[in-house]
Amino acid sequence: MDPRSVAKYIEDAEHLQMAHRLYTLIFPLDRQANRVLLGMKKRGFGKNKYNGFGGKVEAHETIAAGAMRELHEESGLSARSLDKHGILFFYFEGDSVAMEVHVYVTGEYAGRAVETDEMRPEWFDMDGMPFEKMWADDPEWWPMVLEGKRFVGRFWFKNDMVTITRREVAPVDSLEFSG
Ligand SMILES: COc1nc(N)nc2c1ncn2[C@H]1C[C@H](O)[C@@H](COP(=O)(O)OP(=O)(O)OP(=O)(O)O)O1
Repeated sequence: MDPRSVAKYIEDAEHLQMAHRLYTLIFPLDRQANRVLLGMKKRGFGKNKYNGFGGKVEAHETIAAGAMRELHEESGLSARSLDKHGILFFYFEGDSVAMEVHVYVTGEYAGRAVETDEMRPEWFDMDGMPFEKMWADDPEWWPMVLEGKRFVGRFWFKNDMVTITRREVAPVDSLEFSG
């Protein structure tokens, strides 16, 4: 297991046997205007869906550094601070690798959002997310971001990548794990 993974603090014995691949997902906020920056994914996994910005954590970097790097690569923005809000685990039917996604928001960033090869950025009202064009899990945890809560979620997807057959999602007091 990747030493940066928090799976050992959250997962049950059955799922701990799976390989876990680490990802980040970050949502830039404009709190004054109550807006969030999403990107329309132009290629690859999640193509044609709106999402935050993120991707695989590389071998040499911390998870937070990976979140900042992906935000910059995909949107042109440089985060000055990060606020970790959640950990999501995704399991896909027939796939032996679990996705472990570390979810952040940032209200402090430099630069101007620009379209990149991977993402077309667009601002949305934080209460008006385009859930019909997002991953099916998003409406189940985004309200906790709005309420300032931290959360852990586990979602089991059918191989249509749309149907959620099982979910466990709940607020948590802290995302600092140790021991
Ligand atoms: C299954 O449900 C998902 N919901 C949400 N909200 N976000 C998800 C879901 N599954 C994956 N994601 C996120 C996690 C990452 O931010 C991206 C996927 O990263 P990607 O595969 O694009 O990783 P990159 O390193 O950018 O890929 P390249 O190798 O193509 O550059 O989606």
